[in-house]
Amino acid sequence: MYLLRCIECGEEYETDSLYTCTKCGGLLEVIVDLSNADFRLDGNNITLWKYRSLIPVKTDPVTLFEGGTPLYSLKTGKSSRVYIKHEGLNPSGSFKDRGMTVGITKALELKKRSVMCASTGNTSASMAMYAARASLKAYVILPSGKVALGKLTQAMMHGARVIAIKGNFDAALKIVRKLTERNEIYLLNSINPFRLEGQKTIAYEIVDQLGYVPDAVFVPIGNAGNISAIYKGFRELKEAGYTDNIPEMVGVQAEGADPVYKAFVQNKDEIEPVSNPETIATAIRIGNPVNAKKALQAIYDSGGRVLRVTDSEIVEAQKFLAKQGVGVEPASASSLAGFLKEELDYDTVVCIATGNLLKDPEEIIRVCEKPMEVSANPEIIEKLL
Ligand SMILES: Cc1ncc(COP(=O)(O)O)c(C=O)c1O
Ligand SMILES: N[C@@H](CCOP(=O)(O)O)C(=O)O
Repeated sequence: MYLLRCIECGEEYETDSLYTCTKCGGLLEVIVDLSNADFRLDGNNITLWKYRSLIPVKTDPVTLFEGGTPLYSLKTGKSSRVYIKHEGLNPSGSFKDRGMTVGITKALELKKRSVMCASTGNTSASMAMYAARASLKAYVILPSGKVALGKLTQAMMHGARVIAIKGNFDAALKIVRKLTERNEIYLLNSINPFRLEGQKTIAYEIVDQLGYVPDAVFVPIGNAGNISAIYKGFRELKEAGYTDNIPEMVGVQAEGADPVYKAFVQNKDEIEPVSNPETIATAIRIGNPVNAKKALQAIYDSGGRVLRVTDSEIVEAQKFLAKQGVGVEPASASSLAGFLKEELDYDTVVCIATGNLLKDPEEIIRVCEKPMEVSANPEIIEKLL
């Protein structure tokens, strides 16, 4: 059993059909019955649905075998043990699949025939893929010219109707919220509390894989759902008696899209939206993150912090990871960029790499040395080796 609770006024609802509190407009959180937990954190058979007893679905899930992503150790030259959780190895290439397996299952439970999202790319790629699997119609609204090609092509190929607007992600989300108000089309951005229930399993998996709770978890912040979800996962493990502590949740934002960072340094629990967000990491090019309040709560409650990194620090971290065999898109590298930038004293750190290298080929062409073009002559080529 589970219910929805408003994070602002505490109002509770026994329905699956709400995105926000009807009393005060606040964000909703799913409260699951932790006494139902029936998995062991023994490092075996790790997939998202291993943790089904704490995931609020009533029917068999629509799954493409998401989760169970690798936790790679990383050499950084610092004294901390550093791990990268490579969410780019999910079916559509990002952590969004964890949210979509639950969100699309919920759409079917609610007898919806169509789903919709605003997107900087990954949400749309994932939603389109899972909607196709479930034979649901998918509608995507995105900022024209600002979505990486790998992601756009996924949404197109999986059959979504893609509508590009002259406006940024924040404007697209406003439109989606309006168009889904009447409840015919199911909204699948992270304001949907069920989406975050899938994403919280990142925390479960980290403890399952490591065998203990790390000191800190670094997470890129865009719309601010993932850091909120991961914190909730750690909180539930503690409340259910699996663990004794919660890691510091460290959010990382890009310099040109930093409303959560600014709120944190001013010790506020609300953001001031950034009107023209800009960064090379298009996935986190968001000025008015819808889950900012949840994220700030997670950061303050866990004793964490928010860091800010420049585009060149993001690209450096992306190359640093690539040199150790871990291919990620720019936004994903911001978590490590934050860790590398600061002198922070942790024994064990996990950085979340949120999306795959293949998502944004144009950025790679811009930041890497171009292939050399020569005639097909082995002698000439040998001289270049
Ligand atoms: C690759 C990638 N990293 C990070 C984020 C930010 O996650 P969130 O919006 O949950 O803060 C997103 C999208 O939101 C993303 O696509
Ligand atoms: N980066 C995201 C932005 C939307 O985030 P969501 O988690 O609220 O769906 C994307 O990939 O579109």
